Amino acid sequence: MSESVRAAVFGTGSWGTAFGMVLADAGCGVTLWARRAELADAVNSTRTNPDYLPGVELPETLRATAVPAEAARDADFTVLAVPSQTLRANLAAWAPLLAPDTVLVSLMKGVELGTTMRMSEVVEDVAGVGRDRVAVVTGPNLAREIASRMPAAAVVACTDETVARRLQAACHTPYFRPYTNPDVVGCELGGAVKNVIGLAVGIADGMGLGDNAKGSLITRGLAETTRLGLAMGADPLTFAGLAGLGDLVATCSSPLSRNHTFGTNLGRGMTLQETIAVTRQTAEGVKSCESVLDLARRHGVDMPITETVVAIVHEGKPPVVAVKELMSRSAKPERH
Ligand SMILES: NC(=O)C1=CN([C@@H]2O[C@H](COP(=O)(O)OP(=O)(O)OC[C@H]3O[C@@H](n4cnc5c(N)ncnc54)[C@H](O)[C@@H]3O)[C@@H](O)[C@H]2O)C=CC1
Ligand SMILES: O=C(CO)COP(=O)(O)O
Repeated sequence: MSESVRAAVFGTGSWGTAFGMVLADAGCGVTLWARRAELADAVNSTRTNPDYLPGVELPETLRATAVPAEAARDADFTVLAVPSQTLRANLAAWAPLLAPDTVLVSLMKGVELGTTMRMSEVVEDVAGVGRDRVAVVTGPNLAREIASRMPAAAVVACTDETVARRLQAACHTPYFRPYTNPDVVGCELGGAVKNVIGLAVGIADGMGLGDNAKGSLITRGLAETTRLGLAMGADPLTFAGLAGLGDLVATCSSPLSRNHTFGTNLGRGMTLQETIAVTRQTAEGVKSCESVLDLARRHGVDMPITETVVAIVHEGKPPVVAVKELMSRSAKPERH
């Protein structure tokens, strides 16, 4: 990778910082944009991100700034890593600053409330760029593990294969192995819905329901994700890949997952308010479960696990009652 490739990363949280580190390790010059000047200063002076990745030493070629125009300048890739529900307002402010011909890259795993738009659709809408200039990076990529340079594979999705290959080269390191995939819809849905299933598995874990329940939720969660994907024109094979099964397995088995942990706290009996109070970082599924359910209804797709998560998280249904209802639905063949 040529050192002249420049990347801007908007969002200095755990994944923005870790992915910035991947890009820097792959040979790119990287500027992180941080919302708070103190955090940008801390990154530059200590070569760490004390708030989100304490103890991880960041590469020399990664700088931070709180000035959006400075981050955006001359960027070949403009990476977006803020909470999904804040993307529209943030990007509206950044759009006039973007370098001409920059490729916009979404790291976000959510669906916009109200519009039910995927993040790449929000990017196209707000930045006014064609889909060939928007890419998505997704897969089993728990930020803390990537930041420790533990091995992981990922997916770079873009409808334009040349753009996907450029980005693939820009983020390929000895510990981060990206594959390309033209199925942007499937890759984004895989990432957004796995957070909802991660909440469901966390709730089951918190209730002590065991590993059979976990295996059943992962599998049936993937089945309902695939049903939605098919209705939206995705390639069903995407869901058997890194963006689907791969990310579900990582999320549903790891205590590092914020969604899984959020669910576990609910399953142990914490209230929603108590759970929110102990959650410092973004657990996208908490909001996106509602937009995913909305999307499912718009497409006439049955998503019982997602419906159950919405009922527990937003409608106060006790988990014990929800499990009983989920299990007593009418019997049916597996492939429906
Ligand atoms: N952390 C992880 O392991 C992974 C996260 N993701 C996705 O990446 C996206 C970002 O997540 P993280 O970096 O993990 O979240 P985080 O909670 O660690 O960081 C979020 C960042 O956004 C900033 N932020 C919060 N509200 C904002 C606002 N209103 N305007 C501007 N900036 C704001 C925060 O200051 C912080 O820098 C999410 O969609 C998440 O699902 C994807 C793969 C892995
Ligand atoms: O997307 C992730 C791993 O691929 C991170 O999951 P959480 O957002 O639940 O921490």
